[in-house]
Amino acid sequence: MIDDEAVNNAKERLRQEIGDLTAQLNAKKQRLRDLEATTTDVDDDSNAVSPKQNQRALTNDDIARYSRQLILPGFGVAGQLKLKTSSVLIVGAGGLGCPAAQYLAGAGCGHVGLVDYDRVDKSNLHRQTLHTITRIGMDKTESAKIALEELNPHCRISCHTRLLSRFTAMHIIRDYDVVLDCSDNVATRYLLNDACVMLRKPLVSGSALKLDGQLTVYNFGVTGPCYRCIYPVPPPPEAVTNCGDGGVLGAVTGTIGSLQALEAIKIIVGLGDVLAGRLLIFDGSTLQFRNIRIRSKRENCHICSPQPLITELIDYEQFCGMHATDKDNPLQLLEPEQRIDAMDYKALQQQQPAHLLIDVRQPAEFEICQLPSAVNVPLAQILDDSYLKQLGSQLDSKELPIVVLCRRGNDSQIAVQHMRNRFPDHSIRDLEGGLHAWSSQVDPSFPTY
Ligand SMILES: Nc1ncnc2c1ncn2[C@@H]1O[C@H](COP(=O)(O)OP(=O)(O)OP(=O)(O)O)[C@@H](O)[C@H]1O
Ligand SMILES: [Zn+2]
Repeated sequence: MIDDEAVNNAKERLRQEIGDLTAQLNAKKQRLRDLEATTTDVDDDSNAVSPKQNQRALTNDDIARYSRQLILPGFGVAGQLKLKTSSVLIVGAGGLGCPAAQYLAGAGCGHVGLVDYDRVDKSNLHRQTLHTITRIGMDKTESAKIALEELNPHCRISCHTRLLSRFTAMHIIRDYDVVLDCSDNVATRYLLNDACVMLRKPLVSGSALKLDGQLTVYNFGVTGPCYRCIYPVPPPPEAVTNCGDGGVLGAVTGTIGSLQALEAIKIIVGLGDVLAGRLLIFDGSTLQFRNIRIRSKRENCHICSPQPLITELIDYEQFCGMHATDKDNPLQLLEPEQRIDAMDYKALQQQQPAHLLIDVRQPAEFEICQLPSAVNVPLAQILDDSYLKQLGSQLDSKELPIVVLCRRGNDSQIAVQHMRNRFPDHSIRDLEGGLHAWSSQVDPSFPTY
């Protein structure tokens, strides 16, 4: 076990070193490209144009590379040149951000900025198509930059490897023409909306969960509503599910991310009808795309009306009652004596084999992996009391200590709190940190997801 831990630590250290070295290498490559652009009149495809002209003319390489879109009516050389001098900021280099960035860089957008604080994880690879197995542990921004530069070295990629917050947002967004919301949380959606309204940037907003997706464009044109016009108040935290908890198919995030790139290209080039004041709803299970009209600007919107109440960015995590990151936000509902840690639970298994272990995850998750003696009772069945009636009669007949577990130890605390109200004299505890803690502290061969 100690050996496994040492090997895992060494692997993690190496991944971090590789990530840091790659970031340094990319910075040097960028510096070299910048120098080459200012010191030579000849670009790397031997087309004799100066850097200034370079921005305003298509090179032979451009013509060959973009030929299939150049011949599109309404796009043409003028459209390609607009793309070449445009800049797009993509917030989130995950399931939506990867395909969006891929199509924007591929289409010849001159400058793509990537914002993400996170690192590549194995569970990202099924949908975050720019990342690879060899780049696990690397900053997502750097990993995406490597893939995008291989695809199109003429697209400048800027990495903003940090959390977009009220302190960093204005400074970063200011330099870009269009912003893509490819994030996965409500706090970031309000932050991006408010910053984009203040800076007058169109915001192409996408979301995907399970087999469903949504897309719309905020702050576009004179009548185009903003996110707050549609959602003046945030949803209650318990009504929000993320991909980590609800699951998502890569082909669904791929669909919505690609459409975000399409809307950004249309905005830049001035092509077609931009999806402002309308919401696209994608149902992957029936493959239906519905396009519904949403309200236009709200006259008394707190941010985009002529007399806004909000004139500077606020604390969005507090406003939404939710974090902007899904990392390390363990719930703290229970007192220490109402919890049992993984090592103590292992000891309890040996000392007191007669106990009840309740796993409150969804059946689909229980099927992936489970502790041998666990019974599966999903959280909903605990909270609606349907299971507790049956448990009550079981508890009347004998004194059974109960341990409740889930994946990371959040839902299990909610379940324990509810059960303790029903059975206050009984020993009911939560397995602290859930199966993740079991895997890291007791049994490294136990799978994590
Ligand atoms: N405020 C923010 N600043 C920077 N990056 C953000 C912010 N909010 C969200 N993100 C990033 O947006 C991306 C959203 O993508 P996605 O939900 O596909 O990935 P994930 O968080 O890795 O998924 P999972 O929930 O499966 O762990 C993530 O990479 C996340 O780090
Ligand atoms: Zn508004």
